[in-house]
Amino acid sequence: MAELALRDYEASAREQLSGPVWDFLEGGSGTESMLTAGRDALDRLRLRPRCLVDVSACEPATTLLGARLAAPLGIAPVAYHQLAHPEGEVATARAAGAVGALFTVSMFASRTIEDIAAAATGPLWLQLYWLKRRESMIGLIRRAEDAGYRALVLTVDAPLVAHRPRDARNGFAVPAGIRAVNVDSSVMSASYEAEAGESAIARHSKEQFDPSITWADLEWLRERTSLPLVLKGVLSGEDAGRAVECGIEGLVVSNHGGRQLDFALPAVDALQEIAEAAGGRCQIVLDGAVRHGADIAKGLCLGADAVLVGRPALWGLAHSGSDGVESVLRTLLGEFSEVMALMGAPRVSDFHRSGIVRS
Ligand SMILES: Cc1cc2nc3c(=O)[nH]c(=O)nc-3n(C[C@H](O)[C@H](O)[C@H](O)COP(=O)(O)O)c2cc1C
Ligand SMILES: CCCCC(=O)C(=O)O
Repeated sequence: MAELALRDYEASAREQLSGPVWDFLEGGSGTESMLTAGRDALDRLRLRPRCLVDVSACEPATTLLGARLAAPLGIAPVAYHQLAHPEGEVATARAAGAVGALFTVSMFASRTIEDIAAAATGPLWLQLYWLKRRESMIGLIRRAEDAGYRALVLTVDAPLVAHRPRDARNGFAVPAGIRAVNVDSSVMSASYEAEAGESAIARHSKEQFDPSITWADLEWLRERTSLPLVLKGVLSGEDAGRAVECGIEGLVVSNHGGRQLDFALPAVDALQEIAEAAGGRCQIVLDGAVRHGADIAKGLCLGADAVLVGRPALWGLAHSGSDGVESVLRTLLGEFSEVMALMGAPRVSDFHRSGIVRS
């Protein structure tokens, strides 16, 4: 089979998925201003190589929260992988394991976290939204601990799901047969249907998310798990400093792929400030519009320990299940290996601020 680029997977997914599912996957919030802004921000960054470095043996492997990865690369939490393929997250986990990438499983996964863990050969993190019913959240955390998940990722940029015009227009409902099987069915009640111009996704958050939580509540969570805690959706140095003071082990610098606060700054533009505020006291992960191996290098130069891809994994899944996800990840990994050689940066620790210029 001819080598496919990520945009070929995107085009294929667009053909295969129904209009409303495609819009849910691809769409953004509000004016959708951020769908291009995130990519533009990465494109404005230019790499500055060093020469005459021995790059005969580049080593993209790294460690993230104690887990060995083949490269500083992982999959961001994305709800309902079965929208893209019947095997859903189980196929994604198999692919991530084959490549040695991290897989962050969404709280709104469509396969059980135990089935996903059984298929995984690489590290898994579990993403959580803070539910009004705290006991449901704790039940899930216990299961994640038992199933061998390595960290909990609390998403903090979504006290509510933002207005997403495509989903509202389509009256997006979660198709029958695809369910958030890890969330108590009593909690999910009937919110798989759209209602009064509100998508099912917006209803999930309105009915279940607790928008009142603050920094003070993190202590409550900390006392209930031995797993490292990661906050996802941090965009300011002040919040990064606060997180470190609270003993948080990792941050995902993210604007939720342009799906939450409209006109939020691109994650990559917040990265350096956040990495400096964290000062090496917690791990830093970047997501949003990562589409090339060079984007991994850009993230590392600005202080990230790893980067995640969201939509591209689902494009691969829609194209050809586990094989498609694996191929998307291998493409990024291959590109990153080439960038390492051409940057004169044979190890992940060789990427520094001086390796990047804003044009
Ligand atoms: C369809 C879809 C569903 C998502 N679901 C979740 C989720 O359940 N939890 C979460 O924290 N982030 C979720 N995100 C945000 C991603 O984790 C990530 O921040 C974003 O997709 C990264 O940008 P990218 O898609 O451009 O790579 C979702 C994103 C998409 C596109
Ligand atoms: C309630 C599920 C939210 C999924 C999500 O975070 C997204 O669609 O961006």
